[in-house]
Parts: sequence; C-alpha cells; structure tokens
Amino acid sequence: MELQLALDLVNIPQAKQLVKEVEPYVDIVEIGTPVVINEGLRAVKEIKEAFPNLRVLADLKIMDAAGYEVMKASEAGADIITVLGASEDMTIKGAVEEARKQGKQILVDMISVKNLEQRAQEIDALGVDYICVHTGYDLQAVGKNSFEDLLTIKRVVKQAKTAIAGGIKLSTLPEVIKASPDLVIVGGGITGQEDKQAAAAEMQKLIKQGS
Ligand SMILES: O=C(CO)[C@H](O)[C@H](O)COP(=O)(O)O
Repeated sequence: MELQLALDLVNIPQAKQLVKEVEPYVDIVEIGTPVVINEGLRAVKEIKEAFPNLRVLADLKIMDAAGYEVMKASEAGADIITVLGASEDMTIKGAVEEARKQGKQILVDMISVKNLEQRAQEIDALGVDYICVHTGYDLQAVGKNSFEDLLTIKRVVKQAKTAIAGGIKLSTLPEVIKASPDLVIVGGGITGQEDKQAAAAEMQKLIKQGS
C-alpha cells in the first residue's frame, strides 16, 4: 500500500515547500487539477525536477484527446496521468497506448461513474494501471465518501491496482486500510493540518502496519 499526497490549493513555491516537509513519508506527489489549471504543466515539471526520487502524478482528469494530453504530461515529467472513467473506451485505450510508448502509467478516476461495478470491469480489461474510486469535493461537502465503492472495485478489479481518494483523514484512514487498496490518496488530510509532517508520518506508519 502506498501513500499519495494530493496538492490542490497551492501555487508552485507552496507546493515545493509542502513536498519538502513530507517527502520522506509519501510515495507519490499529485499535482492536482486546480494547480494544473492555474500553473500549467510547468508545475509537474518543476516538482519532478525538485524531487526526482518521488513519482509525480498529473491529475489532468482527461476526458478526450488522451494520446496528446498524456504525451504532453509525460514530456513535463509526469510518471502517472489521470483519465476519467466516464470517458469513452477509445479515449482510455488512447491514454494507455501513449503511456506505454512513454513508459508512464494511467490512473483512471471513477468520479461520477454511476455503474461502478460494470464500468470498473470494463476499464480493467483496457489495461490501465490504477482504478481509483473518488468522492470529489462537492459530494464530500454533503457527507459522502468512497469506502463502499472501494470494496466494490476490490471485488471486481483483477488486473489494475486499486486506489481511493476524497476526504481521507487520519481518523478515517484505518477503515480505508482495512480494505487494502494499493494506493491511498490524501490531500486536505495532510495539507490542512497544522503539523503536516506529523500527519504524513502518522499516515505512513498506519499504512505500513496495514500493508
Ligand atoms: O482530485 C481531487 C479533487 O478532485 C483531490 O486531489 C482528491 O480528492 C484528494 O484530495 P482530498 O483528500 O482533499 O479530498
């Protein structure tokens, strides 16, 4: 089980400072969608250059023209690029094909997918690297989480690694760990804490114990 730090509400200097604080405790750094919108793929490039030992995920949430976008994110230094599970199969296939050419990985974000069980099986057959259940900020605001969805994909996904994102905190991490996802993605649960290093360290400790 690995830990991914999601950076969503920061600029590039703030992102660098944050990663510096928690670097020993995380496996992957996510350059979140809002950061890419604000700063462009330059954010991916700068973080990868500053922290070459960490894997960097570009959360592009690709919905179309995946080959081109995966190529651009790869050129910027991303190791993993996200594509939406709600997109067409040919989009996801295009993403996987380009990622293979570039030696990169694809994480499919299942945010807003209604027929999760069936869609996860279809996407698993397309050869993606990760399938991630995700409760976005808007549904988190009305008290939703993805814990049940994680159990669903754990049951049906056979090839891809499984991941979970959306509002995970230290208090809810044990429940997540029990379901044994391959990847736990945490944003505010670390970045919103006074002592970010302590939060990340504690999370890594729980994850290692549960692995
Ligand atoms: O992709 C995202 C929002 O669309 C976030 O990066 C993801 O939800 C993790 O952040 P948090 O733990 O704060 O919910």
